[in-house]
Amino acid sequence: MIREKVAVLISGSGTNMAALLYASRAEDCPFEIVLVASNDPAAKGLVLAEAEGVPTFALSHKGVARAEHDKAMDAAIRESGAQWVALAGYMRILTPEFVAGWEGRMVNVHPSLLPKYTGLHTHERAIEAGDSHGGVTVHLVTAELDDGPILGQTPVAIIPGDTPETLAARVLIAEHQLYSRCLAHLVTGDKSAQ
Ligand SMILES: Nc1nc2c(c(=O)[nH]1)N[C@@H](CN(C=O)c1ccc(C(=O)N[C@@H](CCC(=O)O)C(=O)O)cc1)CN2
Ligand SMILES: NCC(=O)N[C@@H]1O[C@H](COP(=O)([O-])[O-])[C@@H](O)[C@H]1O
Repeated sequence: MIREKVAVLISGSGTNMAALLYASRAEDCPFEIVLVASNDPAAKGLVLAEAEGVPTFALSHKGVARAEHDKAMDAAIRESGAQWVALAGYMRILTPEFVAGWEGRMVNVHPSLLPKYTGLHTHERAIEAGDSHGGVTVHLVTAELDDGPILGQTPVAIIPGDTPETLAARVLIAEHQLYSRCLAHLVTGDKSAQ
């Protein structure tokens, strides 16, 4: 099987990256991870990627203009041969120019049921609002933050006594399951249900 090449962008622990990587090890998986890149050279996910034999790239965004940092990240991604980009806890808002170069080929996993709670601190806001559920959304990335076409969602019940941390831990389980399914459907052009 010819597999689609995916670059995964992270900023931290990279558990979503790990979930995509291990999903890609299945023989029927239509994608492979060809690069793990980060805006934080200290991101723990880079250590795992290297241990798993996946090429990595890291460039701190600190003291670098956003557009220049994006250009460097884009160059590394294209150098890797990646055909798709998966943001996996990548904590930088991308410039319109970067996004335009990957229109329809870049996805993100967001820890809320979009369009509710774009941006950060999603679990905190869902709990404070008294919502019955939080959840996860996988969507195409557009210039507008967390606003792209939705590829899949999983609701996660909020239980009495939940803190942002306890809810985040359950949502992360749903993220790990949903992301690889949505990415596989995307790269194969499969429009069926998630
Ligand atoms: N142009 C786009 N860029 C990004 C998108 C997107 O949809 N369009 N998704 C985000 C992912 N994300 C939420 O899912 C997100 C990441 C980061 C931020 C943010 O406010 N970042 C700040 C820095 C915050 C920090 O360092 O803690 C910033 O970039 O200045 C909001 C939402 C990825 N990019
Ligand atoms: N707005 C982006 C955002 O908040 N992303 C969230 O960061 C976490 C990264 O975890 P990971 O590094 O273990 O995959 C995940 O929960 C992901 O949804």
